[in-house]
Amino acid sequence: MPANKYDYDDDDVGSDYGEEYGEDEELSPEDQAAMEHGTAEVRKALGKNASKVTLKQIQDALWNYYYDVDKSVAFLNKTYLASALPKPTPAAAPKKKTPEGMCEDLSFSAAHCLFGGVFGAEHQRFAGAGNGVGDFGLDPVLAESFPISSKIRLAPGAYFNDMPWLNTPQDRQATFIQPWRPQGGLLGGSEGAAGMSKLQKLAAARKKKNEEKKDKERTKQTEKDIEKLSLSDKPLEDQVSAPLAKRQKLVPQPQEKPSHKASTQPVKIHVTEEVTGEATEPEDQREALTTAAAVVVDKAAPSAFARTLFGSAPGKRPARDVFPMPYTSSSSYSSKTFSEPSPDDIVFAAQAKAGKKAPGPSKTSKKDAKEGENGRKEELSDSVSSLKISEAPPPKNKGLDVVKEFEKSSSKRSISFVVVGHVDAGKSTLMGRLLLELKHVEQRTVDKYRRQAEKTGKQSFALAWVMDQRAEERDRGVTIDIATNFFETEQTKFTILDAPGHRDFVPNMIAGASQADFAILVIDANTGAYEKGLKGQTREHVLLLRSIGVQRIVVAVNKLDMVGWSKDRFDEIIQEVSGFLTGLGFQEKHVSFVPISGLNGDNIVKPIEDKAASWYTGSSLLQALESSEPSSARALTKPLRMAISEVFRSQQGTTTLSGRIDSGTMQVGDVLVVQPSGETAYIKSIVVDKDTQDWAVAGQNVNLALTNIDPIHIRVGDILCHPTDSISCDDSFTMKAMAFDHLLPSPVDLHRGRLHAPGRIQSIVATLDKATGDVVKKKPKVVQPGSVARITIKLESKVPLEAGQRVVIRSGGETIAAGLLE
Ligand SMILES: Nc1nc2c(ncn2[C@@H]2O[C@H](COP(=O)(O)OP(=O)(O)OP(=O)(O)O)[C@@H](O)[C@H]2O)c(=O)[nH]1
Repeated sequence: MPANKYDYDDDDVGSDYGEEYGEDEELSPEDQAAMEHGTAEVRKALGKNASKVTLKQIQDALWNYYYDVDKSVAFLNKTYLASALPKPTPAAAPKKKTPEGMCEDLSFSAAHCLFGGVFGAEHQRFAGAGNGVGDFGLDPVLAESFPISSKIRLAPGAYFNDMPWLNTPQDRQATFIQPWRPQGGLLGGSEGAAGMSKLQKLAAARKKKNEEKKDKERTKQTEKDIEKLSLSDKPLEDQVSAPLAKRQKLVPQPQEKPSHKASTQPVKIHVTEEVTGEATEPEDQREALTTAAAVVVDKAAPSAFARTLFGSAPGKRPARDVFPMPYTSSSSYSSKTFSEPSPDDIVFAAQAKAGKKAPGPSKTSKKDAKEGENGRKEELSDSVSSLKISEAPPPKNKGLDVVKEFEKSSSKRSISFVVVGHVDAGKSTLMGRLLLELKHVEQRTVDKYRRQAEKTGKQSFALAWVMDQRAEERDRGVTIDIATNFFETEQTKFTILDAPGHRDFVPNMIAGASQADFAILVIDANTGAYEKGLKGQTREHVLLLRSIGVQRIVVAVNKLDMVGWSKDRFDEIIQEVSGFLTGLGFQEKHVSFVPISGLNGDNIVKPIEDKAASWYTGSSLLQALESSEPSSARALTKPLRMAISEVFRSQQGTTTLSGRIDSGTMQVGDVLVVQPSGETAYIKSIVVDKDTQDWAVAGQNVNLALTNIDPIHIRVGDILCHPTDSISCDDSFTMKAMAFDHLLPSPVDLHRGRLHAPGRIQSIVATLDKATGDVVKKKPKVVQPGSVARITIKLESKVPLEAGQRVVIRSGGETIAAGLLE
């Protein structure tokens, strides 16, 4: 922004110039004639030097000097012709004839610079003669600037006679070289800083004009604004506030009352002793006047600011003691609002009264109510006292004998199975296909998934997306957490627990496996894949299944389409896997093998279409599932234990939990205790396999709605039980562990279902005989892989665990042991 209104920058000039004096603007016919004539005249004046300047230089000069030929010639001489002359260097400088009386040794350059200093920028032709201006040969511009000096006539050589330096030896003489200076402006300004061009000046003038115009407009506007201010034109004495006048003790004389009109005449003001005092004696008045002279006020109209401060607005305003609150203008405002008891006061009074007296409207109070204010208070107190803080009534407990209800119920059996196996073995795809074949998922949904998956080049995962619902799972193409789904056949309601295969998510697999009655182990039959899996998560998952207590396994030999439904491959896998499983303690009768292609849907529900698989005449996967019984009998009569696998909080004050009932029974209206928080809650509703029921039993996966509990007391991994036989919480346990790796006192994580508790192996009590359980060695320093040992675990916090429960011990992302709490 310009520092003042006359300042401008390049942009300003550019814009103005461009608008009004375009560079390409052509000369008018008159200008053209003048230019032609001027050019000819200038050339004539320049004589033989005319060829040393260009037409443009001549015309520029003419244009800038308004066709003044002499000035243009002078300018051209000075600017182009003088500088075009060869500059004498010290070595090449032609020796001038030394003037008389002048030191022969004085060089041209030294003198040149001397005069340069004396005459400012002018420097030409000091030694030259014959230009008609004087012996110094000053150029016309200089001659104009220094008219007197140009007439001085000095005898040649006499000028420097008394100069001491003239006798300076040649070798001591300095050579002065004129410093370079920027070219001056066209108007012949100094050769110092470039001046403003004509166009710049015009632009600046135009800008100045605009600014002045704006200033005038602003002034007018300000005047208008001031007029709008509510100021009166009352006499000055009225506008000066009394307190101020009193403070200054200035009282204008009545006969000297200032007129309303502004005047520049000073006003005499008498100083009095008191505001109300009499006029003082003339002597005193003189003295007072002298004093007053110092405070004589110019009788000009007060400024807008002053009038705003001290003046009174027109129209009568009500006198106010205090500034009014903004809300007082409201129609609902009553000035007596606070002179009566507030509603709170009434409520508190009523509550105090209700504390002593039985509530309820009485005839007396109704009668009083008609008597105005007192009655109103009574009415309020009655209604308040009838209010009471009530908690939602607990849900009704029907007092059912749940075991009997379960036995006589004709409902289908409920079975949960976990799907395990190495990463990418095809677990999710298989479950997606199963749900599609059983019409629990529509074909168009799978088609939609396929279209979506195609965009990221993952169309082969379309069926897996039926189970893998999370965006991250779909992006990465891996299952991360347990995915739950349901389907049912004629006899059975199945709950699918699709586990992640990746080693990073083994804890989630443990959680899924701990909810399952049996497992589907998916093996990738493709060349090399099975072998890889058996070293990886196929092996770890089987170990975990066994540790958690899963006894029944259906082995789905998948992707056989990729090996041409090779019977040899199928047999090879059966042989190796069954040996591995029986080695871990699985009974052969509880293990079955099914050749399948999850992707194509072969042998899931329908038989294999490929003729290459005609050798197979066994059951389909679905048939194998139907024939799988839960590994152990339902612990219906044991105390209720339900591990919480998920918590959903609703805004209606209910909390919904999901999990599997490990043992016991429950019904709507039961009081439950959540461990380890110890908080109690009521069961509001129970959903088993999507059906709302009044009760649920061990082995069922349920969704419970709880009331009368703050959800902050409930976490995944907590245990629900009845208060009468609640699970205890502890932080140290002894367990009988099967070692999968070397065990020694070290930090570990304890896993049970969704419960993950950090702690450490505190001590190794003894190694035990696998078959009999007898002590083999007491207090060994380390337990070898494959051995069974009794160890003590110390956890960082108390957790709900009890004897007989199966737990898994992991360390550094590896499963190192599993076993039973003692
Ligand atoms: N050719 C063929 N490919 C299959 C078959 N089953 C699964 N696949 C492919 O194998 C890949 C992995 O399938 P998923 O179902 O995601 O494997 P997963 O075991 O669930 O993977 P994680 O849950 O991440 O361990 C996908 O590209 C599937 O299309 C099959 O029977 N035949």
